[in-house]
Amino acid sequence: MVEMKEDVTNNTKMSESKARLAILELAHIMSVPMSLTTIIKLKVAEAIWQDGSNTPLSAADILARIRPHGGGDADNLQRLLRMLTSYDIFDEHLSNCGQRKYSLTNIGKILVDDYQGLSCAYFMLQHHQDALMRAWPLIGEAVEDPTIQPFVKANKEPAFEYYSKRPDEMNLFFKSLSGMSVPLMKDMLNKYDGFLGVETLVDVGGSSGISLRMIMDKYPNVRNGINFDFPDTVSSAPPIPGVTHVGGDAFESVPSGDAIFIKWTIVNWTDEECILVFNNCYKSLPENGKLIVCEPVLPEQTDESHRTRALLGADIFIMTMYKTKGKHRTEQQFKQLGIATGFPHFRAFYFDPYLTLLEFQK
Ligand SMILES: C[S@@+](CC[C@H](N)C(=O)[O-])C[C@H]1O[C@@H](n2cnc3c(N)ncnc32)[C@H](O)[C@@H]1O
Ligand SMILES: O=C(O)c1cccnc1
Repeated sequence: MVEMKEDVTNNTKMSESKARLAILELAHIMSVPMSLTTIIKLKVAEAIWQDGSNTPLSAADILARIRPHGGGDADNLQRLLRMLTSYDIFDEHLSNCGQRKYSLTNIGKILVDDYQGLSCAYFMLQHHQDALMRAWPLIGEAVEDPTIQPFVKANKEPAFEYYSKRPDEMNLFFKSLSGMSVPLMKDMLNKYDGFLGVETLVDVGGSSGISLRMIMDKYPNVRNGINFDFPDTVSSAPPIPGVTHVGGDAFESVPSGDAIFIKWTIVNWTDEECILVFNNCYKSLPENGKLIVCEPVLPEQTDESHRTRALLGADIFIMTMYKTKGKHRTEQQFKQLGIATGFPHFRAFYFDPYLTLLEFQK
């Protein structure tokens, strides 16, 4: 009996120390995005990658590459590299004499620009711009009163208005989403053939039009692409052969096409706004026409997996930056949206851990 009591006390002590450790980790979680954005701004991944060599380098070697005229503190750079190694950005090579060298892991590699000047680094940079950082401390406002938008309170205007008045911000926003979208779209187009037989495809919230370009490259049967977005956004979109950029508001109407595509945009809309847009899509589609949606889909169960954390973390990001009642939704919630707007056929296709294809057919 006594033994058992000691056991319970030991277990409690053990779990309390683990609990404290968890809080200590969370209390300093900010060091992760702040160090990572610093590493990106310093172009450390490019310095190591060197066109594919990925040779392990010491902090001093890296500094010599990113500061060819000298300067900088190798010790402090090594502290960032070491911490980010624990988040699997770098591989650390520790020699017998205690020297540390760093190469890129698979995560580190996707921070290096590709031939189009795109990478996943821009998503990190865009998400930690000063204007967005100003909104984070105001997140509680969304709980107290959801009519108060934290980003608006911090910056006096909604995020998309803020970006569209600042060409550098708008360009970073394009690069942020394109850097994530291009590899993801490639993957999707290899696994999904739902664009076969479509001649005119409308991309609602198509932003720069890069997704349409990729769909049309893979499916030449799509001869007319309509990139539909707010007028301020399409006015800075680049020309793409076969694509017409159309400015407008999907809450009012959506251009007609054989099929409609919406990617990574519904998250920014309230349930009422989703109903408006789905109704407008229904009106613009022919009989049996398809609405092809590609959005984050939340699991029903909450767990501690990277997937669930990435999806729930981004749900809070949307609430804070774009719309307090915009949100990530479950498959069931999407299915209900389709039923409420007259789409009797629904199919979910899990091609990626983050974005899911959802087909709604008339
Ligand atoms: C997060 S971006 C997604 C861009 C692109 N679909 C992608 O996956 O990279 C959302 C886009 O939807 C546009 N958008 C949001 N609400 C809209 C509306 N009511 N009418 C037209 N475009 C809208 C925004 O301007 C923005 O370009
Ligand atoms: O992460 C973003 O910036 C994002 C994602 C979806 C929709 N709007 C913004």
